[in-house]
Amino acid sequence: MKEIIIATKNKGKVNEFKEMLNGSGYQVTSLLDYPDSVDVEESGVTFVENAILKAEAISKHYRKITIADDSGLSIDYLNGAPGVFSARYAGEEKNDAANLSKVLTELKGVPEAKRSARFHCALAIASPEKETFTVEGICEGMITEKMEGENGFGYDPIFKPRGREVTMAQLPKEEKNTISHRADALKKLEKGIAQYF
Ligand SMILES: O=c1[nH]c(=O)c2ncn([C@@H]3O[C@H](COP(=O)(O)OP(=O)(O)OP(=O)(O)O)[C@@H](O)[C@H]3O)c2[nH]1
Ligand SMILES: [Mg+2]
Repeated sequence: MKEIIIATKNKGKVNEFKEMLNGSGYQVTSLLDYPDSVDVEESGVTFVENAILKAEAISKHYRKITIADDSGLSIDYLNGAPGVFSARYAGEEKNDAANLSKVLTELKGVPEAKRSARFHCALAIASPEKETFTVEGICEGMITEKMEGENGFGYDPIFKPRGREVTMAQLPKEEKNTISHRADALKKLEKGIAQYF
């Protein structure tokens, strides 16, 4: 089977890519299968720049077709923060619980009408032979006042997608994988994957 490396060690992302690409005919691996892989510095100022950095570094290193995901949450009341710093918002150790507590504290007392936010996902596909291609996906919603739900990862327990009455973490995974920023981006990328092989 044709292998695609997803250039991430984030288990939440890996699970979602495996589910969304299930039946696509590609063998989906990740950096969890390549534990001694290089750590790529996310020095870009946009999601797209960071996705390109990660995809190109890993595809060059393993000489394999690679997709990287750079994603995060942008909150209007916080002028777009945490944005590209979403994973490390509360510190270098990338602690999901600490990150979302920080957001809840910063939005304490802020009325519902001012709690709008969106998830972004940039995907870059890279190969040693071809030019890198990128797409972006978005999921609009708002920040809740407390954590609810056990599914998903990251900020999902405090993010209510537009048109839903529950948080992303309360939705079944199949539903998240239909409406998420990652699903939106992958739909735009999917048809283009074949030409990399
Ligand atoms: O609730 C969430 N649902 C999602 O669907 C989602 N997607 C991204 N995020 C958040 O944004 C950071 C990305 O940062 P990020 O793209 O640098 O990833 P990462 O550092 O975890 O792994 P890597 O892919 O870089 O190896 C992650 O840590 C999460 O906090 C999400 N939160
Ligand atoms: Mg990262």
